[in-house]
Amino acid sequence: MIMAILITVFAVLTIIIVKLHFIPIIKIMILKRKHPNQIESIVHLGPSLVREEKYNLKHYDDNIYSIRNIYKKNQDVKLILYKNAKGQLGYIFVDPELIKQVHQNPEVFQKQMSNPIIKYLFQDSLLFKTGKEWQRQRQFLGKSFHFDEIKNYLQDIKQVTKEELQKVKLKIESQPDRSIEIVKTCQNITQEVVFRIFFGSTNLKVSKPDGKEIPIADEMISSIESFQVLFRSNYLLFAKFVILGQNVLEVLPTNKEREIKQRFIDLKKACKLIISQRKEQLIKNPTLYKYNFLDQYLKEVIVNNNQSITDEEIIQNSLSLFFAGTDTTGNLVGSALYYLSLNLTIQNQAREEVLKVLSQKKLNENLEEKLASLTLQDLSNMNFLNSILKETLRLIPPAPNVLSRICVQDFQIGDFFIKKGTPVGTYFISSQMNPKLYPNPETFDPNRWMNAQEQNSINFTPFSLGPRNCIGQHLAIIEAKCILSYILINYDILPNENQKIQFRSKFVYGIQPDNFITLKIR
Ligand code: HEM
Repeated sequence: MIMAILITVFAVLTIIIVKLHFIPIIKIMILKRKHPNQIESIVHLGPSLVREEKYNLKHYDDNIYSIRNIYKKNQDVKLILYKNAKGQLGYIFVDPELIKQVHQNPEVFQKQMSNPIIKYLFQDSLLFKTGKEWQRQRQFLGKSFHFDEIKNYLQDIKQVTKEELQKVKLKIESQPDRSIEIVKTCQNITQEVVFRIFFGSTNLKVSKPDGKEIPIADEMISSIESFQVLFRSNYLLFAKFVILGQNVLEVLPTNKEREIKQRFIDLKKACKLIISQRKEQLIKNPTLYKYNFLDQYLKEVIVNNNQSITDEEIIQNSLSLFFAGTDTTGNLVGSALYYLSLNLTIQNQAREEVLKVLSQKKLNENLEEKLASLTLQDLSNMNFLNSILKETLRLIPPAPNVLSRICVQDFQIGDFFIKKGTPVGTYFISSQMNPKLYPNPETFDPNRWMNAQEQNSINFTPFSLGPRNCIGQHLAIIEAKCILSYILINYDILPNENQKIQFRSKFVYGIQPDNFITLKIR
């Protein structure tokens, strides 16, 4: 009897290992033979990408080291194959021309619900909608992200930057040599900016079950962070997700899972209350409309009687913009400051450019007042700062790849036939590190961008490309230039030599731990 059970268990395990591990390996070998040199592969026991990231981090202090440096290994590579937790083959395109083809066909390569959070917080937002619904939302929101519209938010960006850096100054005055949590500082700025731009107000609270009231922005971050910690550390939850997909929190939830789901529900309830209160105010007094996203939405609903916009869409887009637009931009500025701390000549050249723009302002103003009067045109004129940001985006792109996609119909991309149901991704960072395109790719050299010819090419796509590229890219660059200008004028940026750093993805890719520079008041 025991023997029979053992044989059955052994047989089942063998079938599982063959299906999840060996069959995908055989498929990879066949495809490699068919496309010699064009394919590299990532194979580990279990979900290969996760294992590869852990290996990279342990050995190279960079969780995407192997994908980042794929062109060092093979100059002809176009595609990386891996196997996922279900034993499926996943395709990651690294060749810019093929990446372009993927992104020009967003209806074929649709975003995958790769995290249970999506169902509760993002599935009705611009980030995850498809087809006509996505088009309608993109058109509506797109107007407010147009470069010229950003002037409407500039005052808020400068004000928030000044306030947050004032807090930093107080800390440095009390302890001059302390390192600064610079990415956190920049994220505090970008979070506050997106929040103000969306809701117009900052003093919005959510009530917790213990009666305490906390700022909604804090609850947005903390509830998602708590979930991510749970999701990453709890293998049982991950396994449940592989089997049940987006319904994972509905079936046999643990106390922690139930608690986190309730936090999402409470968060959305608080946003809904804000929306209905503002709606009432605006219906009573139509002169109150301001230039923020909430009021733009409500104008469309109340004045233009647009029935297609629901409260759920408004809530989920507030969350989507908050998450897509804060950590990304914060990390970009943090990484730029890291490079400036290591390259004094470049730092001085950047500071001179800002000072030159400020010197054209009225003479009787001090530097603080001049900074406060920076216009969109002034920031656009800062070409060297722009090149610094581009070079940072090349080396440490906050989103080195896109959210994973699923191919929804059989499709041909270049020489490669993709079967319906295949997971597909694109990694921009590989071509951004290709020595053929960027000589000495490891070197931080903003001057390579001062040559206009190299710009706007498909070889440099840190904001993705095609119709679903980043809607907030102009806002991100303006915020980044504004924060850098304030820091360059007020501080010398120095490296924190005691700190060993790693490059890794938390929500977005960047430098950790977050104390890699010190700031000295000028
Ligand atoms: C340095 C900063 C930023 C970087 C590197 C970045 C990068 C990207 C990338 C690569 C995508 C494509 C994702 C995909 O298709 O899977 C994307 C999409 C998006 N980004 Fe950004 N982003 C940044 C800042 C922002 C900001 C400031 C906002 C808004 C406040 C924003 C909002 C969005 C939205 C809503 C999408 C989805 C667009 C759509 O599907 O139509 N991003 N971003």
